[in-house]
Amino acid sequence: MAKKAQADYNTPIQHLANVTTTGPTSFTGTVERVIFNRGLFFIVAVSVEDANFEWDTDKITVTGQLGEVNEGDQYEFDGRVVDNPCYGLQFNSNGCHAVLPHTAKTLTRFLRGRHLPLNHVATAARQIFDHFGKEAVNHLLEQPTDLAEIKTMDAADQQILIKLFKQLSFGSSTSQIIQRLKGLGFSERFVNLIFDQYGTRALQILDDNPYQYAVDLQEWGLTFLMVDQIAQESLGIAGDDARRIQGALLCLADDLTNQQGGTYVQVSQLLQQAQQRLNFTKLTVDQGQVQTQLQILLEDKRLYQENGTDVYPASLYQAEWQIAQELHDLTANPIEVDEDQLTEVVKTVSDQQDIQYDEIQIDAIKLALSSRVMMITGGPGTGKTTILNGIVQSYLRLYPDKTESNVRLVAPTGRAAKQINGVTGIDASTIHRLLGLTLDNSAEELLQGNDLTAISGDLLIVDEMSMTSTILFATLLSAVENNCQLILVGDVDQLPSVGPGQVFHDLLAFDQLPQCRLSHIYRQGDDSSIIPLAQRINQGQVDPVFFAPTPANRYARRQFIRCSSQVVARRIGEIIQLYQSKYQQQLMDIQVLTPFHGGASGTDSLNQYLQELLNPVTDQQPVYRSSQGELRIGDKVMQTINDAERNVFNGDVGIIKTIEGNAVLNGDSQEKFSLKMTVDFDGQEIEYERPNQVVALQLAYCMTIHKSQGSQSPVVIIPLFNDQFYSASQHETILHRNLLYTAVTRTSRALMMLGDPEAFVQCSQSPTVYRATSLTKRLVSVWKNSEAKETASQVASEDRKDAQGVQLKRPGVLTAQMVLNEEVDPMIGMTGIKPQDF
Ligand SMILES: Nc1ncnc2c1ncn2[C@@H]1O[C@H](COP(=O)(O)OP(=O)(O)OP(=O)(O)O)[C@@H](O)[C@H]1O
Repeated sequence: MAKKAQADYNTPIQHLANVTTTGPTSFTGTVERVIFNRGLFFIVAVSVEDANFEWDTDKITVTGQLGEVNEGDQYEFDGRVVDNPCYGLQFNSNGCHAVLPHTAKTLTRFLRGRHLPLNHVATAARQIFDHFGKEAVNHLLEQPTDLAEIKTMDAADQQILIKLFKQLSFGSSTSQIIQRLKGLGFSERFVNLIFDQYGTRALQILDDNPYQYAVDLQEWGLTFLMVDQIAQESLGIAGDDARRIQGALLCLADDLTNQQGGTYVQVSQLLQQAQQRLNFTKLTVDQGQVQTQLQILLEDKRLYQENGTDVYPASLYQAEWQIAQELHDLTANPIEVDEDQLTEVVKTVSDQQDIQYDEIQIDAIKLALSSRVMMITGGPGTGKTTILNGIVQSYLRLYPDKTESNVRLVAPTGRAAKQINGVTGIDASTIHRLLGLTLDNSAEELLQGNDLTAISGDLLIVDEMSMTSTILFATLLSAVENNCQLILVGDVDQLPSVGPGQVFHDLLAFDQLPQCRLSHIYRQGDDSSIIPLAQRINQGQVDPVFFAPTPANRYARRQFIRCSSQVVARRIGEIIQLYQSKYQQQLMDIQVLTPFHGGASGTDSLNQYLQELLNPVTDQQPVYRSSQGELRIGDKVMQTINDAERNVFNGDVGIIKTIEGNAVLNGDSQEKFSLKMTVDFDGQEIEYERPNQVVALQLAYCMTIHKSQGSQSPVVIIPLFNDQFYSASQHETILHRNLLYTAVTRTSRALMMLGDPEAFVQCSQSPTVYRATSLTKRLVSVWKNSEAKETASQVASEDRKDAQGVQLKRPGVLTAQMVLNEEVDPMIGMTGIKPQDF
């Protein structure tokens, strides 16, 4: 290291030509200022005190995962000097540790530097070294409370110092953790993730069972295979170690339920795939060993097995029981409403809203207001929103002391919440926000639900219920108190939730829960041909005549264009341009929907083509380029991460309004980092100022049908081809009736379909494959158990009358916990009932 850095630490150091990066080295210095900190990552300005490389200014900027650093403290930094193309020479540190005072004098200086409200600094420092000797500081880092042994110390000073040593001890263990994890090969992101999850227990967990990392964190990307490589290569864990086999089984049970969408998997598949995963590089584990460990996991209730074949991850097993039990508890607290008053209220609302409800609608409103839990399902235009408005207005009339703030309207996604707020005018939020959760909460954290915001005494309406997963619904119910009324609204024929489960479908299959199915289509007018098409798709009654070539198609707002996948991008581009020029349709109002990301009609290639066609790059306009591709002013983009703070949610679609700053590549190949981008989301402008914010944006000329759930667009364009059915695995999981139904029902005005007519017919004729779940079975079981208990209670009370003086055991109330504890048989009352009966 020969050259000198010119600027001080506050301004970026100028780039110096021909300066090479040093090898690993270290230096000691005092942190003067924390310039930036996020999680464990810091950028700090340090005054250099003792460097073992040549450095002729007294300051240096240090970056890296440092863990805990405090301004004013002295540290030894390990790392290397790097020549950052933007900021010049810096020290890239892979860890640091505090330089601790070894004498009373240096401890005094150290304490003074922290500006603590100590009464007698020098005296306290001397007393510490007199009492504990040379290793005083090291000792107190391990046992901060031993300071209380010094009886002569000022009591107030003693408390302040105990607190300080606790903090310092945390800081030093943080840097040890970071260094060890990094040394093992965990990336910075995973080090952060591990530290967030376990804090200072991270190394203890690593030493006890490294596979726990994958079990807890695989949903954030830390997979079994990543941990396994480190565990085997660096921690010496044997291939047939029980922790390894159990880790593989637990991770796989989660993976498979997530992939397949069910709440359980087949034991044969679990065993076979676990063995494959464990013998990935060499044969080390046989089937018998895997079976033995599965048995242990079942005994420890980390997995559950039923029918000899179905294996459930504990979180999903418990969530299903919890849903059944909570719903049972809710319904056990009936609502008393005067029938005549109810009829009167509904009539008043009908007059007030100037709408003539039909009989089914009146019954639905009345049923909703007289039930603790009630469900409404129906296709597009069948009056769900109309009824929902009727319920809310009637509720407010029925209970004059309630206001709109007692009506909670929620949806599983931010986008769906916005949509329902738009049509009802009632404030709507996501379920997560209502419960005070973040999307970072894992399934276990959600189920533990310690810090949930309780919902009491309100009318709670969940819209787009088909998108609600098992875990999320169980979490919601655990926050709902028994004096609430719960109304679940949705279209059960749409795609189920992204996460495991098909809650709405399973609840509707249980006829003891009040429910209303709407089938009469009220929406009339230009789009009337689209809703009947959706209905026929749903019934599998679509034939090729529905997809006759354009001239023969008599529906103005529904067109089919036969084309090959080679020209589909061009055709779609022409259609969009036609809608824009002839019908003055905005880009935001035209949405292309496709089943997959890949392939000629997948989102990736269509987005690229449509960007080039509809928003070509010009010399004057700046663009933002990253490894994901290019973003330009005027591009239609989608936010892919929830950001509740800035009120922008996964699935929100907007248009890029401005791109400014040095990040812009304007024909200039030099890479720069500062950036400012503004995106207009339906009138709300959101700024993006960092590359890690922009990463959340994707082109959205085209999106997957799954992603479009919970939203509508005036013009929807759907390409579908025969060759998409060739890939058996994708077909099995995706190309079914409910996919096409969901796509078609996303339009509010016009529908354009392109491709092979047979592909549309085949998709419609492939019946929806329901997921492997047990919620309906749980509901039947909980209700039956409760009936059995009630009967037992009645018999017991009769007996009691007959046998005076005999003490009878009070019948208990069945809880999910009792089933989980195996205090009662979950199959009680289920004799002779088959899955088909649901
Ligand atoms: N009883 C009724 N009499 C007249 N019009 C009705 C009646 N019920 C509903 N409508 C009308 O039918 C149309 C569709 O109703 P609504 O929007 O409530 O259906 P929806 O099921 O919520 O549809 P989507 O799921 O597509 O949003 C609306 O214009 C509504 O005003």
